[in-house]
Amino acid sequence: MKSIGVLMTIPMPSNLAEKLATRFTLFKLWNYPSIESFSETHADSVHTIRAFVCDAKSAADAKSIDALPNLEIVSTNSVGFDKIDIEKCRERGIRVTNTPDVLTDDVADFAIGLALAVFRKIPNSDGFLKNGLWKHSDYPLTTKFSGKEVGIVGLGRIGSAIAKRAAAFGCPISYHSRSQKPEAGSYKYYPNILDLAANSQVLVVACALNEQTRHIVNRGVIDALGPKGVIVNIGRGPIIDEPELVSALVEGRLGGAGLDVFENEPNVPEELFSLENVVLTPHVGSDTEETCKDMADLVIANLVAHFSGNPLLTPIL
Ligand SMILES: O=CC(=O)O
Repeated sequence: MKSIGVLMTIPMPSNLAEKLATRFTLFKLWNYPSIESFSETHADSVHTIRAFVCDAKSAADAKSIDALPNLEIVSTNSVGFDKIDIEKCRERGIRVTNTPDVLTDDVADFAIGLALAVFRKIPNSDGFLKNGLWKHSDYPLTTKFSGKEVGIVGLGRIGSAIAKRAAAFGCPISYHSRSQKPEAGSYKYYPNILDLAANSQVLVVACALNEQTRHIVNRGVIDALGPKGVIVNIGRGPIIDEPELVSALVEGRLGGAGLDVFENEPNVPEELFSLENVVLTPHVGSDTEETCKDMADLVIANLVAHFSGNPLLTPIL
């Protein structure tokens, strides 16, 4: 398959670039300031590029897709595909794949970890000990997580895995999604996210980002959750109206937050840095050695399937 060109946006974990380069002719977009300058430099070979590999942090936008006249497949090294111009791919008959399932456990584990970290103030008490403060006083009491009412926004693969874990902590589970899920058993369905928030003590954002979910967690939802409520976001930053989230946390209208994703990554509102009821992580929900290897293998398996004329393993389009 060495005659097939693959353009990759940025370096990715588990040596994905090196692995791709053993099978395909790899082009590295990160060595160029823009897709235009890449196309200019590779005017002679751009027509050989038939696959594009992006991820949760780098886009397959209309400009990049249009720069590649013989593009056949976009494969994202992520489960979310909000950075891919799906309409453009549909118009051009370009296939699209992502990496579902292999990361579900890690992201669900991480959501519970963030909830525990916020309620039990684990990072803050770690800092307390390491800064020598234990010698002078005991750490203040924190808040119990087990048994809290957990509301999940988006009961897909990851949302369901979070629900299963939270249920094991004795948490009653409710959810909001586009439609009620017959497989959700005893979980309570709220067709309206405001009602979900008003009846939850922890709101976990686990849905995909799209035009329907952008800023679905707005001021009304945050206020319905209230000063004792906690938001955990392992989905995408723009699902929450971030300035509203920040002011609610700063003003004490929201009890706390565990956030792995942000509206304008890697920029994070600095007002949050000094709040001990807020735990911030740099979009690492699926970043374990094991899962990143499985994701990289799935990206390659989809490309190999496509170029061998076999069915895609995890197609979106
Ligand atoms: O954010 C990570 C992913 O979409 O896989």
